[in-house]
Amino acid sequence: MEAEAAVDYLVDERSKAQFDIDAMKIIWAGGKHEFEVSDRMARLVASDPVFRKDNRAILDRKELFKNTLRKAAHAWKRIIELRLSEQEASKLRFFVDEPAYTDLHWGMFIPVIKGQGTEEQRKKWLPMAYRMQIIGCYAQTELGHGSNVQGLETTATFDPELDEFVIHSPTLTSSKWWPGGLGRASTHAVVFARLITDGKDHGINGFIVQLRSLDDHLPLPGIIIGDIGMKFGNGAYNTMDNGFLRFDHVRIPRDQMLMRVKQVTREGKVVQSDVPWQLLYGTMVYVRQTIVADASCALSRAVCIATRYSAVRRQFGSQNGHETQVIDYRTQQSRLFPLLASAYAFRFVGEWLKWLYMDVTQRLQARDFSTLPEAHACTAGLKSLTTSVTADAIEECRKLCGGHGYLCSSGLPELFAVYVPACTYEGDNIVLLLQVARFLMKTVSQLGSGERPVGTTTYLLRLEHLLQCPCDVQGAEDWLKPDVVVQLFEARSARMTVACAKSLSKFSKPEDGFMDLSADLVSVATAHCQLIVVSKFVEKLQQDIPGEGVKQQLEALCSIYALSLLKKHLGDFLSTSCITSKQASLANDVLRSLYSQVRPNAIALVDAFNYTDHFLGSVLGRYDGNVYPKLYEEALKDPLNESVVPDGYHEYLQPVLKQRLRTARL
Ligand SMILES: CC/C=C\C/C=C\C/C=C\C/C=C\C/C=C\C/C=C\CCCCC(=O)SCCNC(=O)CCNC(=O)[C@H](O)C(C)(C)COP(=O)(O)OP(=O)(O)OC[C@H]1O[C@@H](n2cnc3c(N)ncnc32)[C@H](O)[C@@H]1OP(=O)(O)O
Ligand SMILES: Cc1cc2nc3c(=O)[nH]c(=O)nc-3n(C[C@H](O)[C@H](O)[C@H](O)COP(=O)(O)OP(=O)(O)OC[C@H]3O[C@@H](n4cnc5c(N)ncnc54)[C@H](O)[C@@H]3O)c2cc1C
Repeated sequence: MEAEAAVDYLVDERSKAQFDIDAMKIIWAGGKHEFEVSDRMARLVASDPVFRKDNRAILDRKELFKNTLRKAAHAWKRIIELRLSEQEASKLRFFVDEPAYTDLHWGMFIPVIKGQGTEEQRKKWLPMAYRMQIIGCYAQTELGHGSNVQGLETTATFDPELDEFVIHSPTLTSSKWWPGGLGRASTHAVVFARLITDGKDHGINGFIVQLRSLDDHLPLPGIIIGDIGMKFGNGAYNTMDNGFLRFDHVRIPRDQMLMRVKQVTREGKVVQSDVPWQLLYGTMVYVRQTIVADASCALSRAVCIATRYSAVRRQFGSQNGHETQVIDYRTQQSRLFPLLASAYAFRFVGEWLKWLYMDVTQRLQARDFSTLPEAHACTAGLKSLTTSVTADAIEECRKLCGGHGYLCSSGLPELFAVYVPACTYEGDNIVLLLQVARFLMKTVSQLGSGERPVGTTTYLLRLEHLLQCPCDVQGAEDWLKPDVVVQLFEARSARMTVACAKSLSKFSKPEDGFMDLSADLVSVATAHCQLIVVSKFVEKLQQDIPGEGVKQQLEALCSIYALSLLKKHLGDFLSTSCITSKQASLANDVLRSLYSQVRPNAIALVDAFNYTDHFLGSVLGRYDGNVYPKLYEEALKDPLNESVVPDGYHEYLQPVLKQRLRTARL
């Protein structure tokens, strides 16, 4: 009875939607074609029993890893059989939804050769990698050095006699440590090492190194390699073989040094090409950009689960003879709807960042390097902002689901465990925000010298105005005006930037100032990145948005995103005198009415993500809302329920119970 009521309940919820959900699905997917590919690949994966994933939390590490190898091999077989395009194949891997060595092979090994190899090197290595005749990983981080790339210790010493490099790990701390896919699967790696020629250290560069035999997968001579061990959570990221790697004077031919940025001649002379040396960090820029796009996927997934469950779950009160749906509590809405809004906001900023990355790549090909610093700041800052928010949001969604959110069958614990390292990998989030702050300080300091800020920092050209402009809000409805909100976020960021720049200027050595003020610099960088997200959402709404009611829903979400940030960071806005407390109070009133506006559309807004139940992997987030019978079914599947009397009863429970009986009799 109860189960059916839940099913009917979501149908009823869906009937309340005030917008064209099919049109919203296309907006979310990024276009008709993208929607069609994504939908087809999601269904393909969901209908294939090899891709089942409901047993991950109970498999031991070896079974788990073997199962991942099996899925990756099956995915590759399907990609070949169905002649899938690159876009389709990447979507298929995404919906398989299991971290695997293939993420690093396609996500970093191939991009690093593409970005840092010469034409000749690309021709030699990429076809083998595309056909998966070799499997590669990205071996940069060491046991003692992660964030500080310039501090890496592994050496690549040129031997002019044999025209080879000798790759060596001189200390324990120089052991490569963390690279995904390295531990068990990879045959090759791009290894980052110090380039040494003629006794001179020329800094860091990438080298292609074969690690394992292509015949029997055994490590090649001089290579010590293994997995670094279990990571946070059951299942979760333990499907990935993050590895360690030590080199004992391993020799590779000279032409396996990636030579787009620097070259070493036959004589051992180092030649710097005319591209900026920072291109050595280019693969990180590429991956940070994909991580931003991925944040909206992880966030929307958690929000979809929490929203559907909040509509099914009832506690206290009375609503047509039932208890109240928890989604109708204002507190639930004020925690959930800003996360729903953030999912859409991150989707759009991710789309924009993809464009920015393509733009900078094209410019680099045409030898225009002018936008590289901004691309670095945007990818670093947005990677940091979106992953931190998403990791916190997944945990908040777990709490929004009450006790059942803590069950593995809710899907949330695994999603959290898989997602949280995103705050660390590809650059620790604080280290990356400090890069943004450094970029902002440099931009402000150059304003007087005629250097024009570009792209996302163009607002700093209006610095004088932004430093003193009052906020244009007179009545509550003014908070719904996009230009008012964008200018407010610009003013906050500009004022915080200038205040920090002034404090910095008091230090005789800038490095000392950066150390002392680093916590404030992180806040400045955060304010700037939030401005980017808000303004990209607003820009998206200026485009043609087809579909009945779609634009209105997105406008409401955009306002929720901005105003909930304002509420969260009220201290910033008040202390910089960007708004008055009266205006803050009006913003709060507007937020409440926006929540009421979103409430009837909430289920449809998460349906627009178009996630299959297979991908969601959550009993609480099921499309049909049939939560309780399925929770019960999942509980019965637990290995502990395989026998009525538990294993160990005779050895450990019965003696204790008998002991108690004897004591009771005394
Ligand atoms: C249930 C299962 C569910 C599902 C999940 C399934 C799958 C997940 C799938 C998908 C994700 C999607 C795709 C991604 C693919 C794979 C991802 C998967 C796994 C993650 C892998 C993670 C891999 C790694 O972590 S690799 C290692 C990364 N390491 C780092 O990021 C190191 C960070 N450190 C640095 O970047 C640098 O050291 C530094 C920037 C902090 C400092 O550098 P440095 O000391 O050289 O210099 P500075 O003085 O600060 O800077 C000098 C100038 O250079 C400028 N600069 C710096 N960096 C760059 C850059 N990148 N580009 C351009 N310019 C740069 C800087 O601004 C300075 O300029 P200035 O003008 O002189 O001021
Ligand atoms: C799941 C996972 C997968 C990974 N995959 C790969 C891979 O495929 N290939 C690869 O090469 N690497 C990989 N890594 C390594 C990853 O890139 C590094 O862990 C990351 O860059 C952070 O470096 P770290 O571990 O040295 O952290 P640390 O720099 O040691 O950070 C420790 C603390 O110090 C703080 N800190 C550090 N420097 C500063 C500073 N200048 N100012 C203020 N605070 C600072 C940080 O904020 C943090 O709180 C992976 C890591 C994880 C967790």
